[in-house]
Amino acid sequence: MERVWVVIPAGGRGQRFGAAQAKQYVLLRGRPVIAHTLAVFFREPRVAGIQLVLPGEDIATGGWRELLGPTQEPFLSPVVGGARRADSVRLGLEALLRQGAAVSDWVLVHDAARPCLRREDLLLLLDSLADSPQGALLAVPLADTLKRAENTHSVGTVDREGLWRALTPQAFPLGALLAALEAACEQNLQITDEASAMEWRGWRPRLIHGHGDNIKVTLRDDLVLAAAVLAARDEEG
Ligand SMILES: Nc1ccn([C@@H]2O[C@H](COP(=O)(O)OP(=O)(O)OP(=O)(O)O)[C@@H](O)[C@H]2O)c(=O)n1
Ligand SMILES: C[C@](O)(CO)[C@H](O)COP(=O)(O)O
Repeated sequence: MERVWVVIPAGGRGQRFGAAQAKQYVLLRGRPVIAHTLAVFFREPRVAGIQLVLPGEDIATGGWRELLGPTQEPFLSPVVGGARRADSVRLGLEALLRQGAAVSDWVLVHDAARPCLRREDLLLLLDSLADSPQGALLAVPLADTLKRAENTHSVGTVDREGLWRALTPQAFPLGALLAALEAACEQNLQITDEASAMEWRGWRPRLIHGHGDNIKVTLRDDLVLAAAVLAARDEEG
């Protein structure tokens, strides 16, 4: 029986966010962004282990220990990330293999910078795996009218039919994902998510319709949005 592992790439610096500290450590409703991100996985019994991928200096200081849940159980020793997100994920997958995961196991890759993943969406993705031999990812269909720009002038409207916004987690068999990322990194391809590496290898991952409030904290305004999303959820109970 395949197990399910989680890799949390948190090795970025958050250039676009532009804070003194990496955005995954910025406080969101009193706790670091990444603490919110991890919480949903702590509560999921189908998760065999969580592999954090961190900036090197963070591992040295040991500050990541404060992110642990009540038991340290699902945590594996964190590893240092790489220059690009794809490198960090690759390093996380290699660490999982060293720590007992099998190539046939499933791995869910979820951005540290996405603190608003709903438990129901995580369960939807996990439930879909049995019928997703080519992998699966949370995504939402595009809802806005899209413009093509030339020098900040609109020169056309792009047909949005069939266009989706890729979210995370993205789920693939560990061995196949690692091979795809290794090959893609080797060729210096622009790989922004796991699905793009797998598509390049001819896979057709399933799009699982998630909620658009699973936002990534990329710019400063996103932190305000994330706080509002979490506050509304608290109010709903
Ligand atoms: N070399 C990298 C780059 C990114 N990430 C992680 O991948 C996720 C999504 O990436 P992104 O939003 O692009 O984060 P940053 O690279 O930190 O942001 P920026 O591109 O603005 O610098 C984040 O959790 C980030 O920490 C990573 O682990 N290793
Ligand atoms: C995986 C991802 O979150 C897909 O939306 C990815 O991190 C996006 O990276 P981007 O460069 O911020 O689009």
